Amino acid sequence: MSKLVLLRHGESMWNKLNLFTGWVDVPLSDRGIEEALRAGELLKDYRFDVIFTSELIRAIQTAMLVMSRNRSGVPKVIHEDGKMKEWGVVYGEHGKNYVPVYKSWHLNERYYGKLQGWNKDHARKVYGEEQVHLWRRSYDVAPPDGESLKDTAERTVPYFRERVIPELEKGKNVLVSAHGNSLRSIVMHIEGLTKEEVLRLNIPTGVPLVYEYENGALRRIGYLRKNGFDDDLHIGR
Ligand SMILES: O=C(O)[C@H](O)COP(=O)(O)O
Repeated sequence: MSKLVLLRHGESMWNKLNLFTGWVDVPLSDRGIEEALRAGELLKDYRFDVIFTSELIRAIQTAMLVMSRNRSGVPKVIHEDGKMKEWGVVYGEHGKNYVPVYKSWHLNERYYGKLQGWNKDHARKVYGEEQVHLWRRSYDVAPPDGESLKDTAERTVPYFRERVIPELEKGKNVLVSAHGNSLRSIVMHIEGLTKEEVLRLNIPTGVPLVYEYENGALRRIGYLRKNGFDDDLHIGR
């Protein structure tokens, strides 16, 4: 049995300003740093064997801050796209206490297109509450020049299947540090959520969502809080 922890990055500077972010590479806010450190405290006794993040700094920062509280080892970023060879770096240099960190754009937040940089309340005024809700939470309605959740899933789910599941199959414990919507697309896949259910799924910043992997199946344990697990998958009632 191995563990999968999905973690949405801590609050970013644009989350704090209520701006659509998508692929804009903004870092964590002070509160987001605190959230990541708090997640690290909750996860400090978890042994992680491998970490996956997006290419965006808010997710990478979150993973590093979590591991600053963790005893399983030191995170070591590994480039998979051939850069290592270009830099003359030989694979397999990990010291015994290194935990490999793989960054991939496949785990990037949903691309919000023209909405990136817009204030969410302003967008509601211009386009209406219902339209903005559909852009943010529906499965197949894309924002202007952006990705729908379905589009996002078409890059996140194959990556999850091809890179994350094999690690779990080897009995490795995995941390995935990513984003609200890239993780919603993965949770929808894992949980078999319907288009109606995913409309009501919201993943909080900085709260570890824990699964156990056994006999080829993932079982949700729940959100790891200070006083234990809360198995409310944030599907709004
Ligand atoms: O990209 C963003 O704006 C946020 O990370 C998440 O967007 P959301 O609040 O619409 O899910």
